[in-house]
Amino acid sequence: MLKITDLVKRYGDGDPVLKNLDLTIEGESVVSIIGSSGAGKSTLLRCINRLVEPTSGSINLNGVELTGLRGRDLRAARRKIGMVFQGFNLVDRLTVMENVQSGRLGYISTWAAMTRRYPKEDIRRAYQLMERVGIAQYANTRADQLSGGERQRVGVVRALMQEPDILLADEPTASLDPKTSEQIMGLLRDLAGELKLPVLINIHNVTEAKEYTDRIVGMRYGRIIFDDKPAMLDQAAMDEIYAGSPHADRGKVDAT
Ligand SMILES: Nc1ncnc2c1ncn2[C@@H]1O[C@H](COP(=O)(O)OP(=O)(O)OP(=O)(O)O)[C@@H](O)[C@H]1O
Repeated sequence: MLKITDLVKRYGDGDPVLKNLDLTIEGESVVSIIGSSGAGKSTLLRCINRLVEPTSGSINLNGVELTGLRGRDLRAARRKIGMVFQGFNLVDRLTVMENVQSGRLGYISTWAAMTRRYPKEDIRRAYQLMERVGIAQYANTRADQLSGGERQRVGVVRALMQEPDILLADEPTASLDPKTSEQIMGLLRDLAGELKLPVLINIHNVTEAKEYTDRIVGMRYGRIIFDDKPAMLDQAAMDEIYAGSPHADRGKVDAT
C-alpha cells in the first residue's frame, strides 16, 4: 500500500507546488493523475521515488517510510518502485536484453552487470516478460532500432525486472501515436491485474485515463480536487480541474 500523508513540496523559497496532499493507493488498482500543466503531477511522482526531495509530509510504501531514507536504504526502497518514462530512457546503443537487465542493477553485482553475466533466473524472467509484451524477438536488437511503442515496452519490462511493489508512469504515452498509446495503456492495465501491481500514471489524455484506469485523481495547483471512479468525472469536475489560473487559486489559498 502507498500512503501519502500531508505531503508538501516547495522548490527553493517559492510557493509550494504540492500542498498538504493525501493519497492512498491499495491493491492492484490503476490510478491516473490528471490536471493542467504545472498542477504538480510530475512532482508528486518524483517525490514518491525521491528524484525530488519532499519538503515535509510522509510517503509510506508497504510500511517503509520513504522520506528521509539515505544511501543503501534509499537504494533498496527505490528498487521496489518501478518507473516508466515519457521518453523511454533507454540506452540506445545497448540491446533490448541489456536495457531490460539494467532493471536488475542493485540486485546483482556491478561486475556481473558490467560483464553482462546476468543470472540465469534473470534471463529467464526477462524472456518471460518480453514475450508477454511482444518484444522477445528483439532481445539482441539495439534499442535505437525499435519503434516508439516497442521502446516503451522495453521500458515497461525494465521496470518490471525490478520486481517493484508499485509502478509509476510519467506520461508513458505522450510520445506515441494514438493507436500505440492505447496499446501501451491497455498493457499497463493488464499487467497491473496479472502481477497484482498498483500502477500510478501521470497522464494528459483524459479519454485514455477514463478508458484504461480504475480511478482518476484530479490535481489543480498542488491539491487533489477530484478522486473517484472515471464514470464520476463529469463536465463540472473537468471544469474544476482544468479551469482557473494560478492567481485565482492563490487567492483561495490565501483566504483559507
Ligand atoms: N526543478 C524545479 N525547480 C523549480 N520549480 C519546478 C521544478 N520542477 C517543477 N517546478 C514547478 O513546479 C510546478 C509543478 O510542476 P510539475 O512538473 O510537477 O507539474 P505537472 O503537473 O507535471 O506539469 P506538466 O503536465 O506540464 O508536466 C510548476 O510550477 C513548475 O514550474
